[in-house]
Amino acid sequence: MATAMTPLSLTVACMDIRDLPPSKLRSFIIRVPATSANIGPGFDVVGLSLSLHLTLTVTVEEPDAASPARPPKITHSGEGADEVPLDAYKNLTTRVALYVLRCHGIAKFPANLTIHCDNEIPFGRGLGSSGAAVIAGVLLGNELGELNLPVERLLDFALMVERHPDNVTAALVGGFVGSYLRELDQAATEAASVPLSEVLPEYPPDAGEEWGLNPPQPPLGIGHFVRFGWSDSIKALAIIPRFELSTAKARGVLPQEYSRKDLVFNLQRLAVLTTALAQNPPDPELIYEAMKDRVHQPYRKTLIPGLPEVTNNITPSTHPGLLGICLSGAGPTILALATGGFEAIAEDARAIFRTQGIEVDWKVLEIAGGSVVQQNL
Ligand SMILES: Nc1ncnc2c1ncn2[C@@H]1O[C@H](COP(=O)(O)OP(=O)(O)O)[C@@H](O)[C@H]1O
Ligand SMILES: N[C@@H](CCOP(=O)(O)O)C(=O)O
Repeated sequence: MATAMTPLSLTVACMDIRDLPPSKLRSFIIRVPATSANIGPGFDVVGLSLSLHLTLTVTVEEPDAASPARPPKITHSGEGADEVPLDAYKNLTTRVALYVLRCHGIAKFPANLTIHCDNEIPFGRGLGSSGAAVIAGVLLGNELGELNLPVERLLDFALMVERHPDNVTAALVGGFVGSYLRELDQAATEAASVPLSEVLPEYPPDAGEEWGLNPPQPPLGIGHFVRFGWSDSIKALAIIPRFELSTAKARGVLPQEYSRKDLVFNLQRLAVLTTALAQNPPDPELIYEAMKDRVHQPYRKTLIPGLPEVTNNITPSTHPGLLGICLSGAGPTILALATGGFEAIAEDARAIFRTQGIEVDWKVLEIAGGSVVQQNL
């Protein structure tokens, strides 16, 4: 079977599956990277795509006498296999896809849809598993509905579900990315603030297979982003504790208000960090200080025993090669950016976590490209 692999931007701009010859079987693959959000001071602002992937292999077969119409079938391997729902009306990815379809006048999944999800991104560890699932769902809806949506519109749909832009933007476009949510007028603010339960309703099991076509539509142009430079010499070491922490819980411990001193502390560091990570060679003293944070990490240490000890005791002077160290996303994973010395950094972090009774796994990751959609022709 021949394949055409296309980066997302080109897929959206050039590929139109309606141009493909008619076929009984349509098949495509969606590949979405993991992400690490915040990178210290950039809470809800910056994200970095990483080389662990969620991959969906999708086929749609025209029903005929040999294969009569049936509901969607989902299988899942890898991370989350023991907990992810395989019912298309309960699974996060397919619920997002159905939301995108319903917003475009398509009330149900196509008949004879089969999706295999292979997932390398651990759940609830601060590596963007839910952001990847949401982006996979938006891309799935876009492909199934043959909608050919531009990147900006794909992002609007993702932001109706995952309401901070850092993970989803980096997962969609790839690289080291900064983003903001546009200030919306009152009507658009209301449209973008509808409860998540209206965007992704609980589908009752006995309500048939067609759903109303009046879901809340995303306002146009909610999210805006820019990709920063990144020094090729920097890799991401993910030190992953063996316990899950939901992002919702880790957001629940954050205060509603901050002091000017703490906000200025973060703004100063974020401004320096976005350029410092592109310099060659990268400057460890500059980056280590620029990856400190006072907006989320101090509050999350109650949920992640050992966090301050790891970030304070593992430094560029104790660990040559280290550039900076922070919580990855909402945690509990620790992200160390480094040019070398990965094993010493990881093993010393492991020893610190062990004093708290926590075991870890670690991986050296590359900075990944954005999501891709690959048509099997
Ligand atoms: N590939 C996936 N398919 C379906 N649901 C997923 C997938 N990945 C993540 N999820 C859902 O998202 C939850 C984790 O989200 P969250 O708490 O935001 O942590 P993370 O930091 O991993 O994004 C999982 O428990 C699961 O419910
Ligand atoms: N900015 C968010 C990022 C959450 O990332 P995740 O990978 O933990 O879902 C936050 O810090 O809450």
